[in-house]
Amino acid sequence: MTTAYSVGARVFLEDPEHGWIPAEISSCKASADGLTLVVTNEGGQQTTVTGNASTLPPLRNPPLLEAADDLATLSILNEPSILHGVQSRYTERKIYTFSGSVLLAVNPFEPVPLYTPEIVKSYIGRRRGELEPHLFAIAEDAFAAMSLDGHGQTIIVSGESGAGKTESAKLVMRYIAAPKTPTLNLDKNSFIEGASLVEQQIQATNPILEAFGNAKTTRNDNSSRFGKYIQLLFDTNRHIVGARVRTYLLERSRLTYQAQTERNYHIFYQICAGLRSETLEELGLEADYSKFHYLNQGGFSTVDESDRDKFHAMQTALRIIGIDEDRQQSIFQLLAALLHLGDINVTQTRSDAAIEEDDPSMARAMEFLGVDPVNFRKWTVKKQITTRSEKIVTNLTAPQAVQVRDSITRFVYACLFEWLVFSINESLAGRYGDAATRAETYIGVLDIYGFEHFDKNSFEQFCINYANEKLQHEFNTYVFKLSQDEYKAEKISWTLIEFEDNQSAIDLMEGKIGILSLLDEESRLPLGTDASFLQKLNAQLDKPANKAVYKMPKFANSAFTVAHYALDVTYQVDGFLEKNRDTVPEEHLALLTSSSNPFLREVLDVALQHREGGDETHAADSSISKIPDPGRTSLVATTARSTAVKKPTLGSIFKSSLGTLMEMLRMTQVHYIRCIKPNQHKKAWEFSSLLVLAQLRASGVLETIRISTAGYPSRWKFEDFARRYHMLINWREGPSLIKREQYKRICVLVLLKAKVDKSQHQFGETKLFLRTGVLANIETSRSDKLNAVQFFQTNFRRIIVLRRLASFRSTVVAIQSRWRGAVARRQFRAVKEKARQEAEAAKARKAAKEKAEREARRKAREAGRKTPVSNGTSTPENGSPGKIRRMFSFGSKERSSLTVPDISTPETGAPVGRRPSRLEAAAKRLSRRSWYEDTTPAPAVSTPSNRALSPSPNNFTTPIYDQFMKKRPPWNSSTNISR
Ligand SMILES: Nc1ncnc2c1ncn2[C@@H]1O[C@H](COP(=O)(O)OP(=O)(O)OP(=O)(O)O)[C@@H](O)[C@H]1O
Repeated sequence: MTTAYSVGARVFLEDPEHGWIPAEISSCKASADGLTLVVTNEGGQQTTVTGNASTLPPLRNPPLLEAADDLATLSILNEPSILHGVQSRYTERKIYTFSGSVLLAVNPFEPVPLYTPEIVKSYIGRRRGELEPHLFAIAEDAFAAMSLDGHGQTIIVSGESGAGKTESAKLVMRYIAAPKTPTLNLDKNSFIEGASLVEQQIQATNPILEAFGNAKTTRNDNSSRFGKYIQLLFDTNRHIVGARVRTYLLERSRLTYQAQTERNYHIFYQICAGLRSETLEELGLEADYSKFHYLNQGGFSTVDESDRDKFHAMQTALRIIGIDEDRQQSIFQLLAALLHLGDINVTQTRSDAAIEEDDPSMARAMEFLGVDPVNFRKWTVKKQITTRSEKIVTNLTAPQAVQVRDSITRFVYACLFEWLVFSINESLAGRYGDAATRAETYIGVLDIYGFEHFDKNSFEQFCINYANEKLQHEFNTYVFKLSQDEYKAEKISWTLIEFEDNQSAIDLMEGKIGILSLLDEESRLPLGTDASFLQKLNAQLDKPANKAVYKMPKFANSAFTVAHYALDVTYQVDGFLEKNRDTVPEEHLALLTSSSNPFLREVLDVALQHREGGDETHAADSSISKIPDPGRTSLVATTARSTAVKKPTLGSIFKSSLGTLMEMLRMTQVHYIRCIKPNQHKKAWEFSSLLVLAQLRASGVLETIRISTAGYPSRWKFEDFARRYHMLINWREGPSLIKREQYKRICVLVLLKAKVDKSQHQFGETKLFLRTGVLANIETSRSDKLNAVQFFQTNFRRIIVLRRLASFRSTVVAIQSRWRGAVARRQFRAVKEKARQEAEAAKARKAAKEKAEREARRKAREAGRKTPVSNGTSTPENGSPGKIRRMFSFGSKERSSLTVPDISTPETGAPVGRRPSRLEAAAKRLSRRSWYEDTTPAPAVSTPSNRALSPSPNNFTTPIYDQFMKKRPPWNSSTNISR
């Protein structure tokens, strides 16, 4: 690949602030160490680098390919190219990009007009690649694949918190569940108009699960604190018959503790904002929730108006799934009880914890929970240890008593959440999941938390990252398999591509002697502590075999590090054991399960039944259902039903539900949506390269590229390749081969012309496979040729146009001069004719006068010579015939001094009521006329009254001819035309 490094080649330089910045090679010299390049970045800064293909700056794709809507079509597949491709598209407001089979979705952080009914319709029945990358394209793909052979489909939506998973998952579900009718309404908070009850119920799950399972965090104002898999069930006609929801690992610590600027679950704030004041009073609540310890730790005190609206939307959703007003009231009562629990005042008396007998919060909480306050108080400040021979009761310290109090809150809420999910499922799929027995096939949407890495990482992060390791493993296998399957189908010879998978990290976490099993072991020991757990980890796992994945941090003695596929994460062990046990003391559990509140009993019953495999009681149903269940295990870890059986811990429950999920994923065809958060400030259209790069790494997108580049990343259908690159071969041969559809022949000729080595390509049955970088060279040749052709075409066209212009201009000039000549001649003829007529008239008048004189003389003679005889010469006023002759004689020097006779009255100079002469009319016409290039207003019309035609000897030329000369175009000039 070093050959690709030449002057003018585009590369990327690593940059601490932006990740990668574009640059160009300005000089390139071969040296003993490889190549020495001088690289100039866009700011004009120069850097010198020496090395070989693996150490030189990564190459950049030709401009044409850079913002490709499928990154897999990039010829040069490297980290900066992928990043640059995503960034270029995002800058153009294109938030979706394909990366092979995966859709990358970059969060716009503001509403975008991409989900209108028209756009929904445009994706229906269309294959991927026909339209712009979109969530709907993935949803349509899944629907089409399911419709084709009934195979189950799963769409996995992943990404870090705030990347847009939940929004994307909702849109995908709306697309799949939406009736494909013109009345479709995808408005964010409304249910689909014209949708069936099942479809409405599916949509109703969102506000409920969001209220109970989402919270405001620093990273996202509406962060889902659990994973969920929603399975849409279809009958043979591909109509939705029901759905079911499975949830994973609800974050419980949030119920009793929130970090600064974070909140508890939305539902608590919603009830304070939305319940009527009488109900609030009944429940001992207030709209100002800041007095509750469980709600005020994040520093929020003002009521968020949107909570009220969301509360009403959530109530409507509860009604849609069949939870009536009474039930709702019971739910709110339970929630109020939990808030009061948090306000129970636990004090310290020397070394023991104490609670006042008449603590008002305890009284309220116990009233709503239906639990005896005396026993509750006793078992909150005391602990009972059962040995083989006796039961020992000891006092707890205040912090320990607070722990007990908080564990009850977490436990009851987790059970309530479980009960809600159960109720949703009953509504979506029937009493015992009947819909699953009627369904033929399904599409599942998995909205699961992305990889997490904070300054302080705890048990929750460990579980989340464990889930991501498992999903990444599936993803690698999927991408790898996809590549290999294509090679097989195309019958090309290939060697197994080696790639390092993350199995060793998974083994470290879930293996027999892995972190989770060691944690369980320690959690079950009555005297087990976080410190002893860490000791065990180090003793068992800090071995050469685990060197690559397990590390003991140098400067922390209460932490361990796991090298995840995305990056190394250090976990603080504090609280691991307690969170994993997630227990309530058995005495408390007994109190709760024997509560006088029937609703609480029902909630616990449902949650604990699930934990014990309650669903399996409907084994008959599951055996006749064709639909695999993505997870049946409860979220709730604690039970008092059987102390003989090992208590399941949260870690073990999570591990088993993930196992079920993975099994199900392997049975389905998967589709991936990777959501990307472009910046930390939730700002619209801001792109932080380093943040995105980290996510591309963590989501495995870059890893898939590594797998792809190990083989033949560019795959082109013969026809597509031939049509694009035939211009590189002989200009006559190319089009004729295209006409004869000899596409493969063109591919061969193009590769020969581009001197592509045999090891760099392979011909499959229908596709041409190219190794990384080959296509970039071919594409560069294509754009060079296109540039040359364009240069030639531009100049050739210019010459043709200039020639046409010259010929057009001379034609116009000729026409103009002829026309002007004709006009002038016509005017002159008119003037000449007029002068002749005037002369003749004068002659006639003179003759008549002479005749009259002669007659007079004759009469005088006859009358005896009474009248004096004339001398026979004419007066100067009358004008002699000689002068008239001279005036009209055009050969003489007075040729142009033709006088137009004065036709005005002698006194006023005004015309005597007569029609204007032809000469005047011609002058008038002339003066009105404007030549095509003359835009000045026409001069005032010359009339006898203003004496435009003055009686001067030269007035034939003065008014008319001057006007004419002024108005004529510059005959020899071509300024107008050449413009
Ligand atoms: N397609 C989109 N159009 C407009 N805004 C969006 C879109 N997707 C996400 N957002 C915005 O980003 C916010 C966060 O999205 P979302 O809640 O889906 O993130 P998430 O990945 O599910 O986060 P978490 O893991 O914390 O639940 C949304 O509240 C919304 O404001």
